[in-house]
Amino acid sequence: MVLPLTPLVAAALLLCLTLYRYILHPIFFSSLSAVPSAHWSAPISRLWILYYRSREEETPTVHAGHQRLGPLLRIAPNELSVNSVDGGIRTIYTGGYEKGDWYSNMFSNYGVMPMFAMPDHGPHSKRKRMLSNIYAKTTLQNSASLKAISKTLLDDRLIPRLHDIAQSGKPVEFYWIFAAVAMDFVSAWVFGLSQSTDFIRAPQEGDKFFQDYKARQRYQFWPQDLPRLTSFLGKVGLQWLIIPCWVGRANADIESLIMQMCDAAENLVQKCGGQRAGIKNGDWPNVYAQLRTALFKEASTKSDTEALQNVEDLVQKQRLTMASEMLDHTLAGFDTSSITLTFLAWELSRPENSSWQSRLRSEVTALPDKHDAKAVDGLPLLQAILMETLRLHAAIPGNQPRITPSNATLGALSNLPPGIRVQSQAWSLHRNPTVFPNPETWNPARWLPASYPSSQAFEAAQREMSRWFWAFGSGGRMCVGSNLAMYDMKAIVVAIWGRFRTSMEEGGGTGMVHRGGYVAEPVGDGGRFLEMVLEVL
Ligand code: HEM
Repeated sequence: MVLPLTPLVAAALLLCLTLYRYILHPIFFSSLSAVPSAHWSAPISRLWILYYRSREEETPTVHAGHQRLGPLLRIAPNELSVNSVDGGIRTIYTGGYEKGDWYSNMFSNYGVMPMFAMPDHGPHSKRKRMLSNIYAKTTLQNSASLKAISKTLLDDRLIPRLHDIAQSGKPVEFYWIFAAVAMDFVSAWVFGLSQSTDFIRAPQEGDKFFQDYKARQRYQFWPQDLPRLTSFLGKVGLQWLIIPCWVGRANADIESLIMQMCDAAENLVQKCGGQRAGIKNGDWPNVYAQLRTALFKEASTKSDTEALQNVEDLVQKQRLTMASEMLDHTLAGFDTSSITLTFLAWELSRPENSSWQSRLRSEVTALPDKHDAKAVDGLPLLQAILMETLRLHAAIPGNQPRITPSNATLGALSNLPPGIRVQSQAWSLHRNPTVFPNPETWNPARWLPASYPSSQAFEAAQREMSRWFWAFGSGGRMCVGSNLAMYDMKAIVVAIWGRFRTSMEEGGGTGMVHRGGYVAEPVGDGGRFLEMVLEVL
């Protein structure tokens, strides 16, 4: 039998082209070919990295790859992980490399993108300029409103609850307590104390919210990393195969809670005609009002036809925009701080770190005024303990992906094509042994001058450590709330360790590790997070 020649040649040609396109080119000829592969399949398939991403194990897996193969790693055909400052985070995060849809696929609330999710530089920086000032260190430290919030939350709500716990003499789960106080803090700054959550005094409401939040976090892999599959399954009514239906309900409940706080803040602002005079200290919705004013200013300078006449029109039109931004700040702010505080409490309460706890106690109890924000901020040991915790236990230790522009150069790699996903992770940057000797050891001394032979040696070490310190990211997309986070975490540490001694039960918390995804939730023995015992001083 004679086979027809043309279809055979066409099939062979197609096979060769496919082989070249999907196997030979990515392995041998692509501009990423020179980069060591974290796994043999990485140049030809995303399956390897998707497997670890889906299990929230990407961070330690990629870190192990960097330890074996160096600072530049290929983790998928078009994905690189970079673990260096020069030719690494300095290039990627200071401009030109945009965020891509990994963020917007997941972090669009009410169907509207907050600045965190905005892929493009222009709209993002416009929004960031509207908000940066309300989170500036000087704004926070000089704010009578934040001082009032801090006093109410800590002295009137948290400390009485902790006294009850201390009296019981029983170990108590602290991740939820830190989550409650961090949430109350952030939401009070964003919406005002009377409009915010009160989870310290209403733990059941807090628990419901935290469970909802965890549900959202646990399933974010699907919309973020496999958006087309997720959306297809949604269209044919089969999304429940990968994301249980209650996750959608949990998301809706979170959105509804934040919307209620937005509405309450709006009512207050309208009632007082937009003027904060006469409003009780602590009740002013600082962030909400700032964004409202800035959006109105922007809208009222548009051309006549589009210009808004009054701010109420704006609120009608931009209600979801404002709520989406506020939701993002509240969620971004509470879990990160509570994760950091949980690890800080764990480290301080371990028997081998008891001398650090006593030294901190001496520093804190000597403070004349525990609510003097500048004095608290200036405590050297507290600063060292917090920096070391943020280094070893960064709350966002995982990948922060960005997309290459055309003709990008990254260290020794030049002429990179556009659309390559490049990412760095704080976990690995913070474990560079030449910058942080014995990187796996929690050692606040590395941030203190007494540990160095001279002031020059101390300053040189601090400079190098700051270049590699990445707990809050860097560049234009760096955390907008880092000063608020430092403020609230320091205030909480002073409130607790100025009044209580903390310890763990025999063997308690020995298994505290990080979940290895984008956000690093603490995972304790038997899923119990951190159980701690309090003793009044
Ligand atoms: C220990 C506490 C905190 C840590 C470790 C932390 C860490 C980070 C990191 C690493 C990023 C960059 C993420 C990325 O690009 O993928 C980020 C961004 C952001 N954070 Fe934080 N954060 C903390 C607290 C807060 C607080 C208290 C707020 C607000 C109240 C906040 C609001 C935000 C926002 C809005 C962004 C996006 C900024 C932008 O797109 O320009 N964070 N944070």
